[in-house]
Amino acid sequence: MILSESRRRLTACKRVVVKIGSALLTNDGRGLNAEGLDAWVAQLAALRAAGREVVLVSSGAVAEGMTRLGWRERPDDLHKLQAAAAVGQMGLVQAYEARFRLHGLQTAQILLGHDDISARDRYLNARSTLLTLLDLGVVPIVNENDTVVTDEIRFGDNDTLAALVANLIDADALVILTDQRGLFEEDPRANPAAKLISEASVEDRALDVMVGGAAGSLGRGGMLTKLRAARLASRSGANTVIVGGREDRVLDRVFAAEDVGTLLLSKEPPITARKKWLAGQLRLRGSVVIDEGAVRVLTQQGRSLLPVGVVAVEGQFSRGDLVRCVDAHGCEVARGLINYCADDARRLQGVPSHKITELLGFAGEHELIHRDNLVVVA
Ligand SMILES: Nc1ncnc2c1ncn2[C@@H]1O[C@H](COP(=O)(O)OP(=O)(O)O)[C@@H](O)[C@H]1O
Ligand SMILES: N[C@@H](CCC(=O)OP(=O)(O)O)C(=O)O
Repeated sequence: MILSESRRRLTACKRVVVKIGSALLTNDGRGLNAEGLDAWVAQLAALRAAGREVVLVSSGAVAEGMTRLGWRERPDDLHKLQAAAAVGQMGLVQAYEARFRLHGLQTAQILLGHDDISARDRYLNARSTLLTLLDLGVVPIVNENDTVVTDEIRFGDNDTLAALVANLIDADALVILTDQRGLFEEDPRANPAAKLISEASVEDRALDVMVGGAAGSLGRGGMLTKLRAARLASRSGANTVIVGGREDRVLDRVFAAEDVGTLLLSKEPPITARKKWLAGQLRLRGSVVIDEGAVRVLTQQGRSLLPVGVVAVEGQFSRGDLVRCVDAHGCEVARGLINYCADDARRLQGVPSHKITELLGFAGEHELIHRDNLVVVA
């Protein structure tokens, strides 16, 4: 079999986000799709066993809640939807936990809202927790925190949430499992003869006219939000595959670079995209002046910045803000998201990490800027 060059990139993906939509998960509204869940969990476990880190973004709470409550029609009332989500989320996590356990894997529930991703300090916490879970070999299962979000700030569809999670953890790929085989030139519900698109650049404006069709009765977004999600994911360099979740061994085939679903390619390689994203995402709030040793470990060994390597702190900033790391001559060496506010950073400068708790009176991170949140300036 001849693999396309761009598909081949998928075989090398180390960290992936997989999103399963409501339409698929709930068997078109008839309760959770138990057979589907068996198959997806087995495939997700196989991805982990093959050394890939996996975060699952799963919809289905509202739909499962409606089934449990015996409701046939999706209510319009926000509080009823939130109540259904609260009931259904229980079923969802139970269903996943039981299945992952059969494969010897632990799961964790992560419910996120808009603020958790847009507020800098929460962003860092969400990121650190997700990365820690991945390090521990746990499979995080993410959904929107439906019970507390209000209409104005909700993501609404999990495509957007999955893309933001891909940005958050620097995923290499986002796989969106849905009820169609991928992105078609027209909505296949309206035109069953429509052609499946195998591969396109996320930037391709011709795609915009193809995604006009509405979502199914259970899903929220349709293809429009999936295309937008692919564009969001590409900001940090992730490629997106939109593919039919009912296809046989679909995840195995995606990562074996088989021609399944639609591959939407990020314009730039991950490193360049991530640098631009970090640089463009936020305003610089201050600087830390670092000594020669710190310059060396940051630039040559890809290590984190520890307080001991800092000789001065400039500006006023909060935890999670973007700051510049400069050498003794004022030349920028790196920039990154700092774990301490400016006052605390000043107190910590030159101090070995084991003294942090004693000095600040609380147990904070060992690093001033963790290497995962640091971009070395070439
Ligand atoms: N160009 C297109 N190609 C494929 N599906 C499309 C297209 N335009 C609209 N759709 C619709 O999008 C639906 C999938 O979106 P949605 O119902 O939100 O699913 P999910 O719950 O998986 O997010 C499909 O069932 C399909 O009818
Ligand atoms: N958070 C919601 C998901 C919203 C939704 O339906 O999303 P999607 O299936 O991606 O269109 C739930 O769990 O019901």
